[in-house]
Amino acid sequence: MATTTGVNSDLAKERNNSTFDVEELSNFIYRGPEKVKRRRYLHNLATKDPFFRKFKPWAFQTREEQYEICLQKHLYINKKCKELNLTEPVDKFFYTEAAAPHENSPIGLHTVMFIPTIEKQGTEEQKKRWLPLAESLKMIGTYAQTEMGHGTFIRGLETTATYDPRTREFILNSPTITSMKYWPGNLGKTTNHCLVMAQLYTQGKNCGIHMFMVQIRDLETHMPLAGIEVGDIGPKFGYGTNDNGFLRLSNVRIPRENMLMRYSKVLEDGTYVKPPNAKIAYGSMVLVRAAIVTDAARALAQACVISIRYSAVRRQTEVSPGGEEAQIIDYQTQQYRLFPLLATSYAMYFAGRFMYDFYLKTTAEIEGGNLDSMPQLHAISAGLKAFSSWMCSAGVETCRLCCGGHGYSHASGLPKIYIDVVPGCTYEGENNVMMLQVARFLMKMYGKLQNGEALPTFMQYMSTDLNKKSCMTEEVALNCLVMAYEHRAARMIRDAAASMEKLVQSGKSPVEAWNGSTVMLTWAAIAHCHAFVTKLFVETVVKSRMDSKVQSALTSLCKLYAVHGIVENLGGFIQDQFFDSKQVKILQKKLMQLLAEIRPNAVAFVDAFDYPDEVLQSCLGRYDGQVYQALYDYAKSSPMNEKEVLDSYYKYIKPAQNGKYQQYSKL
Ligand SMILES: CCCCCCCCCCCCCCCCCCCCCCCCCC(=O)SCCNC(=O)CCNC(=O)[C@H](O)C(C)(C)COP(=O)(O)OP(=O)(O)OC[C@H]1O[C@@H](n2cnc3c(N)ncnc32)[C@H](O)[C@@H]1OP(=O)(O)O
Ligand SMILES: Cc1cc2nc3c(=O)[nH]c(=O)nc-3n(C[C@H](O)[C@H](O)[C@H](O)COP(=O)(O)OP(=O)(O)OC[C@H]3O[C@@H](n4cnc5c(N)ncnc54)[C@H](O)[C@@H]3O)c2cc1C
Repeated sequence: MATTTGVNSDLAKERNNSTFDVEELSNFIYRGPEKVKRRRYLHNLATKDPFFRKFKPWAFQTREEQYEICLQKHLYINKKCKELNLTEPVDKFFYTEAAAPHENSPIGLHTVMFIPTIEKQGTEEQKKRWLPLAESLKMIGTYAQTEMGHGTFIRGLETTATYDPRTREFILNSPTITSMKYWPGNLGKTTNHCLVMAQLYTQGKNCGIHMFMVQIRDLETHMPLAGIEVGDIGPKFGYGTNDNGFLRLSNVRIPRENMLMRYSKVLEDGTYVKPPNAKIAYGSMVLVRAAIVTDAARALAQACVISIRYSAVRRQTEVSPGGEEAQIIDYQTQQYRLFPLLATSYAMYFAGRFMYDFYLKTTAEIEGGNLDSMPQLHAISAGLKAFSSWMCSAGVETCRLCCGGHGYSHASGLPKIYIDVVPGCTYEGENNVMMLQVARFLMKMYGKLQNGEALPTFMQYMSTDLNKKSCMTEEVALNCLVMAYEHRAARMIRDAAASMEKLVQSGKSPVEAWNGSTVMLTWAAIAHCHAFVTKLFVETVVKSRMDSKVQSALTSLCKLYAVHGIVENLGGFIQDQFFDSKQVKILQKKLMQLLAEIRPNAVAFVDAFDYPDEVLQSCLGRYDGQVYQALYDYAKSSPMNEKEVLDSYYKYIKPAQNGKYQQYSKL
């Protein structure tokens, strides 16, 4: 029988049985005890602040309330960050994730894209002019790139910015219905400015897409300015807190100084000055792609906390007649669905950590004028963004399904996490399109390999001998696992290149050959990302300094990640007999062993993520495991239960019971 106070006894037992100290693992995940302390301090500041607790729960809010409440929270977060002098992005991230968990900010684009774009693409003069206004929220902006007709193919955007040398102004227009800006976050009702991506025309020539600062609303009345039609695009799959918007521009004039001119320029007479690399204008997308990796990892980690704690508490079905019902975490099928996701959440956290460091290092180089690493940064950020958002979104949904019926309720907290993470597969570059960008990079690397040119370190695996067979033995060594992933990726890259070559030889143009090979190219890109993430996980557990018990447990988890990935994608690993059937059996057996090995540590692994209940907002994922009382309280708090008998009973049910349906005939 489940108790209703204190920590649920099953969960308490789980915590006693783990083989390592949870605090040591938290220290490792968050890069040291000081950082864990800091993170807890920031979480506490938010969770203990009565301001955030005064609102009704998100799932009980109407769309308009979701927007309004979330806006209040984020303006308060903004104020508190200033008061508390939280200037580091990591500090703001932790404070915000606890203050408004998975509630997408109505001023989020202002912080995540508008300000960074000014910082990175603006001249010193523009930064001086706009940044103080943006910091004080006098100017609230967004990143308005996507149009109704084009999100992916940004060179095909239709919005025009035509330079008029007589007045030294740009004239902005949305010439067609499809050219209307559509989707930008916060655009509909919140922002008074936006950075508009538009085709630049000067001296009668099209110079490609560039960014322009456009004021769209009056700073006092907030009414749209002349030539501006703007509004909210309506309800979506999620993101109810966010006023994604539409925008139509009709002969809107802005001064020449409103084009972001750090790299490209239009001189007073209309002369166009090219940037050192045209793709430098895509920098803000790269920043957000890099951030999405950690964001996706966090979503899956939280879903794992909820579903694994719940699986330890939930009992269902007598295993032997008349015996005790088993904890559902003891069913091998439950373990098979959840533990690889637990491993994936760690893999993605480490990938997110890597991505963040790599982004900072490479952008510092770019700022210093060295653009050599831009293609690598683009390929890695596009690949990890797509791979992580795919894996984590699908993983969150599996976690939800693993919670049975209660997973379908908002009480579980899981639907909210899902609808927050899944647009990451679409925004900032649709995932298939991002994988094709990775593939384009891989084909270039393959060309270099063929020409005997040097490859960057992370691509050197491509020169592996594809006739070699796996070194896998009963021990299932980590290095053999990494080699398997690299072998598969190298072969798929070669196969995709061969497919294109064959099509060209048959008389197709390079473009047709590319289009005829995009499925194989995508397979290659995914295999490459899988190998990259696996290797990173392995290197993290093998090379980092950490407590030995933590290292041993994390090594099992890492092995599970790698073995599970092979077993689930077996075709790609045995296509060229890299593994023989004996080795396949070894891997399958190892997978089952690893599930059993991880079982005693499952709860400890999720506890180590150290998410307070206030952040999880889940009746099922509570630290104390008192899920049933929480579900009951949740149900009772539903606004549907405020009245014992609803008005609809008198209006509709009662008349229907009496055979009266007049109210319908009125329509
Ligand atoms: C443990 C950890 C602790 C934790 C700690 C925590 C720390 C935390 C830290 C703090 C973090 C904060 C967290 C906050 C969370 C936030 C997350 C969520 C935010 C939500 C906001 C949501 C906002 C959503 C906003 C939006 O959605 S905004 C709109 C986004 N829209 C798109 O993304 C369009 C996609 N489309 C394209 O990007 C292009 O269209 C296209 C396909 C590339 C073709 O581009 P095209 O110009 O046609 O080029 P190609 O011809 O294909 O290629 C020509 C040549 O250019 C090359 N090249 C293309 N690109 C690039 C590029 N970049 N760079 C370099 N090169 C490039 C290509 O490689 C090729 O090279 P080559 O092969 O010739 O050498
Ligand atoms: C919640 C949310 C927030 C957003 N916020 C912003 C924002 O703040 N600012 C902004 O500017 N935009 C924003 N967007 C828009 C977003 O960036 C685009 O939706 C995204 O880039 C995808 O473009 P699309 O919608 O045109 O999809 P499409 O390109 O039309 O994709 C449809 C399908 O076509 C396929 N496809 C398209 N091109 C190719 C190709 N070349 N090769 C193979 N397949 C292809 C795709 O894979 C996909 O399956 C947001 C979107 C969402 C959902």
